[in-house]
Amino acid sequence: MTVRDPQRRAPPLPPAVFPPVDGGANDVPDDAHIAGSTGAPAPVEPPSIEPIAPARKPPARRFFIPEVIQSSKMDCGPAALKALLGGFGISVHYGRLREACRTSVDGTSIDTLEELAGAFGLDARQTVVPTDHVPLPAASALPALVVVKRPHLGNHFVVLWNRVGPYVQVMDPAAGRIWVRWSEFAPSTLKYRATVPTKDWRAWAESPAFLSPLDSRLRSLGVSRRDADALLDLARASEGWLGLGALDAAVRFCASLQQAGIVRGSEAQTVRAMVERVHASFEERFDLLPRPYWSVEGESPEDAMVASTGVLLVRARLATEVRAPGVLHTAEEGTALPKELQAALETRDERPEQELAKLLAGESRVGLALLTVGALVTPLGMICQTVLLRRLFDLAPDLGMGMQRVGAGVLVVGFLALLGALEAGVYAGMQRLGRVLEMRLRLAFIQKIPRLQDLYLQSRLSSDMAERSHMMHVVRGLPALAFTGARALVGLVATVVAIGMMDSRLWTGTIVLAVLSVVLPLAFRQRMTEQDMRARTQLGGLSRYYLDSLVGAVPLRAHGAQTALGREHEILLTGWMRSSLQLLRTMVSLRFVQATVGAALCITLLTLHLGSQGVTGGMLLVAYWIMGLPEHAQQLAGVIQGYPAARNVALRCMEPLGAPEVAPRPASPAPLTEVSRSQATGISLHGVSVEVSGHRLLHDIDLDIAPGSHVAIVGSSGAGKSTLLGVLLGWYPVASGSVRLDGRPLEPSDIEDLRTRTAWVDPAVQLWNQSIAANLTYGQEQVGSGDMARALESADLETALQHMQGGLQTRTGENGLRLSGGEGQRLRLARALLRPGMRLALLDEPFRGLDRTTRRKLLGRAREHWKDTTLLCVTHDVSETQGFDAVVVIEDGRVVERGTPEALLSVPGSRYRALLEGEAVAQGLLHDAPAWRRWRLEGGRLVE
Ligand SMILES: Nc1ncnc2c1ncn2[C@@H]1O[C@H](COP(=O)(O)OP(=O)(O)OP(=O)(O)O)[C@@H](O)[C@H]1O
Repeated sequence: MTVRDPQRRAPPLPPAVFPPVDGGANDVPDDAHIAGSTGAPAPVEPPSIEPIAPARKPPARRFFIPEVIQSSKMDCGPAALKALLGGFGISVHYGRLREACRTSVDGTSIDTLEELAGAFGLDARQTVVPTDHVPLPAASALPALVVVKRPHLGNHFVVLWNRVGPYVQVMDPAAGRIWVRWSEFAPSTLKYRATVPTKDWRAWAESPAFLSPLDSRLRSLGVSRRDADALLDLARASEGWLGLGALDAAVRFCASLQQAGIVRGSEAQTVRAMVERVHASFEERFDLLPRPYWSVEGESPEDAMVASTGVLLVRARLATEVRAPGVLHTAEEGTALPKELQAALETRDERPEQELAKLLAGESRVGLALLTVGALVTPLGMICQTVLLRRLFDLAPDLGMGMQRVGAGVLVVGFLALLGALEAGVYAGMQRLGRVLEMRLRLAFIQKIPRLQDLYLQSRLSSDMAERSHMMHVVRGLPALAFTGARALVGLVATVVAIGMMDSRLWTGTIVLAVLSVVLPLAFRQRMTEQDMRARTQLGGLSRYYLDSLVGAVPLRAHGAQTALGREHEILLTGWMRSSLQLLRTMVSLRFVQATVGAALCITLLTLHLGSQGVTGGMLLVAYWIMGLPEHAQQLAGVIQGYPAARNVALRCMEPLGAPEVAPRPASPAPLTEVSRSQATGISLHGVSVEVSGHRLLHDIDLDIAPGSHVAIVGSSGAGKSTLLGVLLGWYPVASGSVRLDGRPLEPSDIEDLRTRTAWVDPAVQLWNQSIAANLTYGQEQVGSGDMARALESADLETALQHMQGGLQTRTGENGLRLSGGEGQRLRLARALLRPGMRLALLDEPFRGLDRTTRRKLLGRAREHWKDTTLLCVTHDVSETQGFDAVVVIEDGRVVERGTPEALLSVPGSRYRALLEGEAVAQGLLHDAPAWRRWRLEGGRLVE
């Protein structure tokens, strides 16, 4: 049965699938939500275009679903979708997908995920399936995206991939790929209750999607083929929902009695008796078959609507018909994907090996070639060394006493010294190469960060980015790892050849040992890569936790939230510990298997070799080489084990390098020092809507602001005032409509330039843990002392500075922690006032934390300073707005009123007037009522 948003245009449905239903979800999922049933706004409505892309060759479905781990709970939707697509061999770039889920795409909505799966090449259908039908092959419900409930994550998407015996393979973005018993997994699934027309339910219940699993359940009860057919025919003969519904409930009830050992054997008679009794006395149906056993319910047998309960899932198959990828197929036939999703489809996954090779492109080829030859020659040298020593022992009796013996000694020592020098050279070369690689990667990373688009940074945790940078040192070891691997391989091959040449009967045994040394670790490699990535991502989650806890340490203590914090820590730590333990177990298992197999083969080879000859020098040499084989094998295994970790780190560090960049800033004229009114920015918004994570924050905003005018923006909390300023700062790409500045459309390439001529004052502006002077002049090359003094005076900071021992050199602490809230705000204002030539000033609650008199004074000074600049001021102090050229009132993301303050005030019942009157009432109650005693803190003393 398909459950979808009734407000959205539904696709033509196949006959055995439910049409749109009245959702009636009993739970509102948290990080997963059912858009239709929670009343969320309709998602994605991209412009319609012709499908263009050619159909792709259908890839093969994998037995193991790839892991996609995500520590941020908002990303479980995209992570589950990426894994599902990966399981079908469809490649979608995960980074771009996450970024897309910060725009008009709601990655937490099951409707959107269904639609995206369709657009990326799957035949995906949202259905509600009775819980016990889900794992049955007859129901064909798997693979599917499933909503589950998790104690610390709320509702959460996972992929239910396949079933083997009693186990199902689940890809949980919070925990990775797990095998779990269905009986343990089933209780965690979200039970969804949908109200549907009885005729549609009946049509579905008569289809194989319902009848086949029901038949298979009947057979599992031990009911014979003939009896099962008779029961099904009887149920179908009954009109409406009751016949099939009662049979379904009776079978479920009998199965649970059988499981509990209460009844045994074929239950055909019991089931028939139960169904007949339900028909005979409908009112007592729940006494006969308790309610939890029913997957469908109606008020009467003839009820036109029924409530159907089951697991909510999106069932996925490879699309059978020829489809154009990148086109929405489910809801809006043939409409193009939003460009962010198109990017996810078109961007290829990162290949760290290639990228690392590119980083080394500047290195001398001769040097690299020499290093490679040196690394490969040294293991051969070791073989030659043993042969040489061995020959020396043979020749020793024949050598004369004098010069011959000295000459032989010099030859051997010279050879050993050459070999040692070669080893040292190769080692030093590898170390240097590692350092060069790390340094270039760090440089590329650091240079890339400022060029990353806002969307990228908004969709990543800062702690995650910090962890990537922190772990970059691992990349330094990659060249050494590669050379160690190559040397171990050459050493292994050379030893096998040497042994084979000495004793031809050992060829097979040594080759088997060598092949196993390579194949065994390779067989474990995929598993170790995934387990390492899982542990690493969970470590990233832990870093985020530590960072957040440190930043919020004071309020956490103040609110006594240590226990809750400890619990979260425990959950994260347990997850990480489990993943790390799994990885360790895999590594130890591999070592164990390899050591056991290696030892067994070595003993066999030695026995074979020693048994055939007496003790000779050559025999000892072969024995020495045989015993050295496991050593080479262990080295190789170590490299294959260490590689996933190093590759994962490299992959995470390289991921931002390929991300889209901000558009390059076109050459702009030299910044102005003074702005005249005609040079100020004129703003024109027409039909502007903004969507974040699929939720519409601004709706059809129409606004014209003349250059140099001062506009106040008011409205209740959460109305969308800051979002409107965010559009002008370029943070929110508009979903529809147009933004024009000075008559020209605002293009992504204009945003950097716009920001250089915009003064922004907001409590969110970061204060650096540096001196006040450094904070004031941040981002400016030269600031005159006169300008500095004027800015300090305008922002009323002079008196505050007099009380600070260090004066302008006083450090502000982390984000201004050592300043009072009001001082911090004044510092932010002074910083903005110091920037010359600003054509636009955006003030968002600029004086939060200051008293009313100071607020008025500072606002007056700011307006005087930017008198010819276009100024937009978001404020909750409505009375302050009366002197502005215009006022805009925003409610629920819409402009509900705009005009001069006088004009708005003159309209009885206007929103603006109501806000002003409400403020006056609150003011009277709080400040002017005689009942209050008035205390003031002056210089740290309380005075009345
Ligand atoms: N990055 C975001 N992702 C999702 N929703 C957001 C995001 N930023 C803001 N919102 C939501 O958009 C709505 C408008 O927020 P906005 O900050 O613009 O309100 P505001 O009018 O400035 O409120 P206040 O006066 O409290 O500052 C809020 O409901 C908020 O939860």
